[in-house]
Amino acid sequence: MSTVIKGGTIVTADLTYEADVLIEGGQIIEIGRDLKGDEVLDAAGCYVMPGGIDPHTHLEMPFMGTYSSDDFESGTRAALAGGTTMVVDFALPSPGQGLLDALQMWDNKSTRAHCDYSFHMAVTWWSEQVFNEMETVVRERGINTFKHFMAYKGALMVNDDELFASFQRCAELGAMPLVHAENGDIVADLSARLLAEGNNGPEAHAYSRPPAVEGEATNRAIMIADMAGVPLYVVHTSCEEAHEAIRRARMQGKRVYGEPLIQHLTLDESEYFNQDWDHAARRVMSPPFRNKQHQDSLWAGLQSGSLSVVATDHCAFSTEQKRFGVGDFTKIPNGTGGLEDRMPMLWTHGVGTGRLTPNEFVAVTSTNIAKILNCYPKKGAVLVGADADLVVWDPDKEKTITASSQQSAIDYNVFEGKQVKGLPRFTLTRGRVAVHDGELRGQEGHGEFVKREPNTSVGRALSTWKELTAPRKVERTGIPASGV
Ligand SMILES: NC(=O)NCCC(=O)O
Ligand SMILES: [Zn+2]
Ligand SMILES: [Zn+2]
Repeated sequence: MSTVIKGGTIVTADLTYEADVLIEGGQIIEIGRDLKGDEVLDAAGCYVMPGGIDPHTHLEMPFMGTYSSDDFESGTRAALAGGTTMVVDFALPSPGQGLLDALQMWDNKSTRAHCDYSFHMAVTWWSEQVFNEMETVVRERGINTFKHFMAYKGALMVNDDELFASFQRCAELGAMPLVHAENGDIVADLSARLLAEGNNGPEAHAYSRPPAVEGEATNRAIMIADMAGVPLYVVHTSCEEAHEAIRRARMQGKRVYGEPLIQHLTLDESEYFNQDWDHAARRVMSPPFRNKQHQDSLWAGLQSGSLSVVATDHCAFSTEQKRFGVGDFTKIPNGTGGLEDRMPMLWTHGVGTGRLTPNEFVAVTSTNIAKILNCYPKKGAVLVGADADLVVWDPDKEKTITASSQQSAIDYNVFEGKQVKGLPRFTLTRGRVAVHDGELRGQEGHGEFVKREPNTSVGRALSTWKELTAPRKVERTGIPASGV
């Protein structure tokens, strides 16, 4: 059966034009005028764009003594409702656990996904086993990205020697490291000090993670990646200090990508000063929300190209889970939701305000990350042969975000009460209509794993340059006799 999207305006990262899109077998088979198909989707007045790709989610993630509440079923349902058609989650070995073992666990969880997905592999400890299994992860499992936590001391954090070893291994395998860049030693020290002073509320979470700890770690990771000869992807860039390090590196020719979150772009630190403990704790995440100056810096980064991708870091904990941290902010599970809201919030606050063009919107929600992760143009494109992961975007459709109508399993929404203008009329996942005029028609288990090949052109270019500029022994004649 074929489906035709009729009468819309196609918006890609670099083109805007009027055409119909014909879909069959899960792929785009033709783009042109007056196309016919068995099923017709009316896109009049709408933009037809690549579905969103959220490269940073934690679905059913074991973390801080509990599990994040959205699993691959509710998480990907929420994604589709908001126009996102692919998520990339993190397979997270507990320290001492093998990578392949952890991957098996994530394979099992993801069978319920409504949309396509891929994984990043986390390196949470270092050993010969990890070194060896990285090769299998890349060559056999189709995962070309490895995540490193520079924070969460005593749990997920890895030290500089481990970072350098893992980054070098990534270089050998044609993979790319990702970092959560916060100085975990300093966060641990500041947290202990705040608690000792009786500063135990959710606002102290923000005090324990000032922009300097993020800026320092971002810069350190960039330098380590440069020495290892790998590109680097910095997740949840939240502040000017980290953005500055990324901007400087990019201007020096380093291949570094920064990923602000929709939460950091649109919510600020005043949330932590709310009188209501639950309100503040629900917004505890790392890095914390920042002030308006930092937000302006992130928007400018998206506009100028120094920041590449907008993600969510969707890691949803219920109010009950957040209350583990009453009396001790370090026990509040870190994380917020956002999967359903990323696209409408970014459209409203980006395109709706003139900060982003529609093409830039497509670039930072879909196409850029598809290229960075090496799954373009299968994903992130409106091209013949690409997967029909598409969103038919109605720029006039409005709603007020509220937890009572969301797909996420949790009992609140950090964007509660925000008015958005710009929502999906249809969302298609490999040709299947999962959102039809606001009605959800997803299918549990429809989602497939997306393999991503190593050796991106950027990775190859960097290793060529590294080899060309490697230190070389100076061959000398007439070396004097040793003075000893
Ligand atoms: N970001 C956050 O607070 N929670 C999820 C885990 C992480 O990405 O650090
Ligand atoms: Zn993180
Ligand atoms: Zn995360």
